[in-house]
Amino acid sequence: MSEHRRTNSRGRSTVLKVVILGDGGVGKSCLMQRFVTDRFDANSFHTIGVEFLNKEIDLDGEIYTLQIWDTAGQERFKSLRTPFYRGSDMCLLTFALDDAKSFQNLDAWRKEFIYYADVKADFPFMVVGNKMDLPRAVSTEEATAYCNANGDLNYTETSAKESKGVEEAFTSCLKRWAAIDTPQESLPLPDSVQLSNTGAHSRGICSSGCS
Ligand SMILES: Nc1nc2c(ncn2[C@@H]2O[C@H](COP(=O)(O)OP(=O)(O)OP(=O)(O)O)[C@@H](O)[C@H]2O)c(=O)[nH]1
Repeated sequence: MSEHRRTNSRGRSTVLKVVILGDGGVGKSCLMQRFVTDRFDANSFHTIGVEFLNKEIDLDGEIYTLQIWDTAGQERFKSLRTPFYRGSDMCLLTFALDDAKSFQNLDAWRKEFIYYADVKADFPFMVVGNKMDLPRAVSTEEATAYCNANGDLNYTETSAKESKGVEEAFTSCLKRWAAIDTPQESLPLPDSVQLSNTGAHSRGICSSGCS
């Protein structure tokens, strides 16, 4: 695909792969849809496999194409989603602010991603607490403490439903990516990855672009 050869003035790619991870039902598909199409689906179903959408974004006068990969959060789809982690430029680790379990599972998601993506030490993760429009089960302080304790991860809160903080989440992650200048050491691979089982109903297929 010729698009993948597009580079900026520093010779870095301007087509960037962004993977969204997190428990089933935390709002990954809705975040992607809100960011790309500015729509919200109150009846969004569980994703099976992966789906992606492209969105162009201007950062300091440079146009980047974010290729956003929405993954299936349910444990039973692990074998379908993990092959798509490799080659990622950024990762949104997502939980729902009204769901403490989804927050507890964040670290397993981070480890799963590191294990299958084999990313560098300074890899740009963005931790996203979604559903800020609902009553909270997780405080900003708890989430920030997790981020500080795990390599100074960026943290932000969003509501895909009310269109709050969504564009900022993606833009901040892109800024962090842009700030990384040099090749870094790979992160050590975790020994194992274990997610608690999540979610119930399902929809979807591995959609366009899943080559
Ligand atoms: N109140 C509220 N509901 C949301 C928000 N974002 C998503 N939802 C709802 O949460 C449910 C799950 O959203 P999805 O985007 O399908 O969740 P997902 O993380 O993609 O789920 P999987 O595909 O199973 O991994 C849907 O009913 C959405 O309408 C939000 O910001 N606020």
